[in-house]
Parts: sequence; C-alpha cells; structure tokens
Amino acid sequence: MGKKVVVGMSGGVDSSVAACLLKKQGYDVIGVTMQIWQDEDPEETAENGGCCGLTAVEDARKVAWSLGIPYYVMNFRKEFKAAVMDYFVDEYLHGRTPNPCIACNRYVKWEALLSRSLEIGADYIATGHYARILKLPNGRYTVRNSVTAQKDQTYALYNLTQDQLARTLMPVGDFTKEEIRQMAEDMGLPVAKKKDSMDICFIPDNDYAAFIQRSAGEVPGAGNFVDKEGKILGRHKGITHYTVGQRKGLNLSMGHPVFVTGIRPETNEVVIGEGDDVFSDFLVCGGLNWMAEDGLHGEERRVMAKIRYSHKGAPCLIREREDGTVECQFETPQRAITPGQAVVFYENDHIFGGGTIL
Ligand SMILES: Nc1ncnc2c1ncn2[C@@H]1O[C@H](COP(=O)(O)OP(=O)(O)OP(=O)(O)O)[C@@H](O)[C@H]1O
Repeated sequence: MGKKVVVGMSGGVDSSVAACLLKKQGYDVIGVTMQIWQDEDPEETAENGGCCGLTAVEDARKVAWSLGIPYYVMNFRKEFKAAVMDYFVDEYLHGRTPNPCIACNRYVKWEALLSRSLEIGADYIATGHYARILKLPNGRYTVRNSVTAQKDQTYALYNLTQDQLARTLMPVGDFTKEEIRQMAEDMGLPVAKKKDSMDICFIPDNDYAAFIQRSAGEVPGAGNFVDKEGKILGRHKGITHYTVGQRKGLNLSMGHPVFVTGIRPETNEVVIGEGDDVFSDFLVCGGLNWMAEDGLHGEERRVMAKIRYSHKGAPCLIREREDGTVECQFETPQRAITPGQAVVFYENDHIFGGGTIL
C-alpha cells in the first residue's frame, strides 16, 4: 500500500482532479468533505450548495465513487465559526478588512483537517490549490507559485506552518486550469464543467454588512465622513459598510472622485481622501509567519510584496522593528493598503513570509 492521503474534496473540479492524480501516483487516497458552515435556513443550504452544502457533498461523493476511493463527510462547523466567521465579524467591527480564506486555510483546512486526518492514520493531506510545496536546501518548506500565473493561490496560503507544509500535497499546482479541466473531462469526472467559486462562501449575495449585522446583533451606527483635517463631509451608514480604497456607494457628491482612506472605530469616523491620498509607500505588519527562512534576524531584505489577493506584487524593503512587527518600504506608492488584509512577501517564485497589515 502507498502512503495514505486525505484529499479535501469541495465537489469542484480542482480537488476532484487532485484526488485522481494522487490515486494515479500510487497513494492510498481518502476523500473528505468538510462541512463548515450552513445557512440560517438549512433548506437554503440544500438549495445553493455553498462550498459544503448538500450539492457539494453529492458531487464529491459521486467523484469519490467514480474513482473507487473511500469518502467521508466531517463536521468542522464549530472550528469554522470560531476561527473564520467570528474573526471576520470582529475585524469589521474594529474597522479592519479581514481575509477569511487565509484564516480558513490555516485553522480549518489545515489545523483541524490535518489533525483529524492524522488520527485516522493519514500521512498527508492534499487540496486542489493552484500552488506547489517546495522544500528548500535549508530544509524549510515554502509555497511556490503554480505553473500558471493566471491562477495563483499562494497568497492565501502564506500562514501555513512548517509542520503543516511538511504534511501537505498540492498536485494541481503543476498544471494550468485548462489542463485540469481537460483532465477532468478525459477522466469522465462528473464535475468537469462546474464553475469556479469566487465569493466568500458563507456570505449570501455578497452582502457583508447584512451578514455582520445578523451575526453581531448590534453594530456601530451612522457616523461622520471626515477629510484628513477632520472636516465633516457627510454621514456614513456605519463603519462595517466600508473598506479602505472603496469608491462606490459613498453617496458623497464632491465634484471629483473620492475614496475611503481610513476607518476610525474609536470615533466612528470614515476618512475620505482623493487621488493620491489613497496611495502610500509604507506599511507595518504584525502576526508574522516566516516560511523560506525562520525570520529576518536583524537584516533588511528586498522582496516582492502582495498586499491583497489580486495585487500583482511590488518591490519593497522589509525590516524588523523592536516590537516584533515588520515595516515594509515600497519603491513606489501602492493603492489602498488596507489594515486587516495580509501582506505576503515573495522571493523569486516562492513565499518568504507574511503578516497582517496593521
Ligand atoms: N468544504 C471543503 N471540504 C474539503 N475540502 C475543501 C472544502 N472547501 C475547499 N476545500 C479544499 O480547498 C481547496 C481550495 O478551495 P477553493 O474553494 O479555494 O478552491 P476551488 O478552486 O473552488 O477548488 P475546487 O475546484 O476543488 O472546488 C479545494 O481544492 C479543496 O481541496
């Protein structure tokens, strides 16, 4: 028997092909779908499927059956609520813009799924992420870009630990999305034509503010839009409706485009700026996770940094401060550096480390 691997199956094309590839490579493959959230109305979950509703489970089960591998559904709702949903709401209430996928990866897909997989005798877990695990000559593990730049999911994986990476396989990262779709068709997988999921899985209709209101019960109410000098420009609907860089939905007629440049939960103010105000060449981040090396050890480092999932990356110099946070000086100003989002540092094609923008 080959080594045992638990593949996280979301019922989508990528994780289905991942399971198939690993089986072909001789692994002893077990499929697992994690149930991680449900709609307030279970009938809705059944209808929309979500990332782990009945449709996803049925699709994953069909794929597992067609591959002839054992398949289980595991309940991680408690872990997901604590590590992802509550964190998401709390960050917005504090004027920050969280990235729930990063928290889900670290604490649910890896921490929780990996420990349960080890309990059932697995050697590894695997996912259908477009990324690759790389073991460096210094013995450390890092995450490397997928072969295709169009689909690169490394940003959301920066927070994985060395132990988690040592026990992870990502077979899909060696192929382009087109190749994976073609393989799914060639293998006759029942999900070959399924669309990619894009939105935050647990938020219906992408309405963040309504979700936060329902979850938190009480949310900060209306307040003032102010400019950087503190002059009142108008009224906002409540800080949970805004994020740094936002232009749409402000309902401010200033005669020229304006943007959110800051959120101040202490005074319930949303700061508005124009043009250049939304650009900055400096940030500080905390909660660092180092990958390619185990820290900066007092040295400065020139790296590429990505400040959000869709950011192309920009050259910068990073250095550690006395309090353990890291400052990042960009060569050119970057648009909408947003507290709560991750900044991920890359060297060559792999992750050097990353943290949360403060
Ligand atoms: N509910 C779940 N249960 C088990 N594994 C999951 C679940 N959701 C996601 N995963 C794993 O995490 C990977 C990335 O998920 P994500 O939703 O970002 O990707 P995706 O591109 O939609 O992948 P897929 O085509 O496999 O759905 C999936 O390929 C899968 O391995």
